[in-house]
Amino acid sequence: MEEVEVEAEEELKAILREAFGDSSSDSDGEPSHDRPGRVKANDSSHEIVRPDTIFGDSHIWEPITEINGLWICRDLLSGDQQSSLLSALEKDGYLSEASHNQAMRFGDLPPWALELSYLIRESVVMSGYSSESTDLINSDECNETCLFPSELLWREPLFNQLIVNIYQPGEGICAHVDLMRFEDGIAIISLESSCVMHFTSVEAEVNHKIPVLLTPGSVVLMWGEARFLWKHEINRKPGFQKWQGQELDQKRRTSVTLRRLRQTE
Ligand SMILES: O=C(O)CCC(=O)C(=O)O
Ligand SMILES: [Fe+2]
Repeated sequence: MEEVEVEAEEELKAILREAFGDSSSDSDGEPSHDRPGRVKANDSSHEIVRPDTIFGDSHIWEPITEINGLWICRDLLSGDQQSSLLSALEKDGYLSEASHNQAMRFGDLPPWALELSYLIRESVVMSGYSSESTDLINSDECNETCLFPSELLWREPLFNQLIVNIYQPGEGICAHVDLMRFEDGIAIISLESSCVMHFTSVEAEVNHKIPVLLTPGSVVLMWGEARFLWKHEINRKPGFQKWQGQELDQKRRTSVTLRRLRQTE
């Protein structure tokens, strides 16, 4: 990692430690090897381990183990934060009847989108899963340990394009890989109705789909293989939105996708 990036990361960690408490040590002051927000297995049950923070807002990040570079945090936004985000979208006209069901914005992001970007960066840093080595992006083994490579996490701006998609019940999005005009490292924030997003390898001969449940308030991070070598789709036609054998109840779903446009030479 570049020296400036290390400094920026250390500075952000120090600020967060001051505000939220030290998440890397337990009550007797000994360093703990448990990362904040991870699910810890003990003899009898699974226990959610969260750091002792005054606001209690560290998040649980899970790798989708079948797909390198695909992670989800299902508790990024609280109920109140989801409502505030929807109000901001409403205020900016994204949700109005007259507007199309997809709206894009390039360049300077509105304040709420900047806040979302900072929240994602902060959450990745606090997860303890951020990579400290630029080599990891090329490594086969990095998905288990690397939530988002530091060269993506610390680029400025983290994102400079947003798209808001509004899906009525039954509506979805066809299988696709995001356009190459966008750089690596994409975030998708889900609001309102839950849905199942399916991932299919672009290389596989058999059409094996990996389902991922996107709940309201969740964020998905896609980078590397997940971004370039897997297609993602949401099929909300009857019969396709099954999770654990149950068809999901569909309401309107809104998503915010944050990406970074490649620079043209
Ligand atoms: O709505 C979503 O969750 C996904 C949107 C998406 O894949 C896209 O806009 O490229
Ligand atoms: Fe996409």
